[in-house]
Amino acid sequence: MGRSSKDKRDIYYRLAKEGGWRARSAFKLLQLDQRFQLFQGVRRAVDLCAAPGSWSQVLSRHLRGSEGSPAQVVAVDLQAMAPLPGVLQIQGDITKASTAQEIQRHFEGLPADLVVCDGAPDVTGLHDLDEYIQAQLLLAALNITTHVLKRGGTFVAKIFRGKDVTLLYSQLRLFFPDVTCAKPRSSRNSSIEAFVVCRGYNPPEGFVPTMDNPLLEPEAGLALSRLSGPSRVIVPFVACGDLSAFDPDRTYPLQRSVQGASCEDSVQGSTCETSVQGPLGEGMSVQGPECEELSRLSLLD
Ligand SMILES: C[S@@+](CC[C@H](N)C(=O)[O-])C[C@H]1O[C@@H](n2cnc3c(N)ncnc32)[C@H](O)[C@@H]1O
Repeated sequence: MGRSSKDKRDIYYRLAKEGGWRARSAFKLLQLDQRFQLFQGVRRAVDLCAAPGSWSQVLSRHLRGSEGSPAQVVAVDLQAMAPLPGVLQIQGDITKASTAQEIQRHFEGLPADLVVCDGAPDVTGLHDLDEYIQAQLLLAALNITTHVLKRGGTFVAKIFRGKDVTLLYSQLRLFFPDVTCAKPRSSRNSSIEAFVVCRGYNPPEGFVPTMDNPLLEPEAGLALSRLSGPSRVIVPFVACGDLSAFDPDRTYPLQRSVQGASCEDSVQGSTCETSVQGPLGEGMSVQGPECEELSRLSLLD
């Protein structure tokens, strides 16, 4: 698809050309790193939904392994992309168990320190549908992340701040005590896109990573019966917010996170501020040099 004249006027489009970046999105990751120091101490990183590869370029240029040796970077996308030095490419689907296994093989069984995902579906222009599909892609990214990320690791993903965004925050908070939503300066104001920075990976006790999505399988009951313990509650909730398997007499972490949470979204002009009240945390909006931090959700229980 050709570039519109609007793209050509865009400063980040021009800077990307000058800097040899494959896409202007490189600046989003660079600015998120400036704000959150994402790259500190990272030796193994995964770039989900990586094509054409500007985030992988950023990772391969900026990460340093131990004693100056290059860090290991794995890039995954449905589409093939031109090779990049120091980046292993997997042409595959992030929803497939085989993709998680391939990443693990490349890291020789060691977990990643950082997983990033700039995934986006082909937008239809129907806002509700686009938001829904984007949310499903984010949850697929979270799901594969539970297979490859180390405890304490960081997950960064694109999010559309639609009307159901607070459900996504609750789903993410099951796995990360620290979830912050930020909009880098290079992300267009006219877009509802932002990024969640999720730190301190800490899955619920007893959670077993699985690629099963019982709610999307035709024989859903059968698939659900394969799961046990906390996974029987958490997987359906993460898959699509379903609480039907939720037993109010049990006290899984899910129960603590979801009950009593009251969230408000207000869209003002082209920017959105999310404020979260109640047990999930307090709303906060900070203007940083490179990133506007929209909300921070910290674990209070
Ligand atoms: C906005 S582009 C990513 C841009 C990239 N971060 C960069 O800086 O060059 C979104 C990508 O998500 C990929 N994608 C969407 N669904 C996917 C899936 N299920 N598995 C793997 N990749 C997927 C698309 O193929 C597309 O290349």
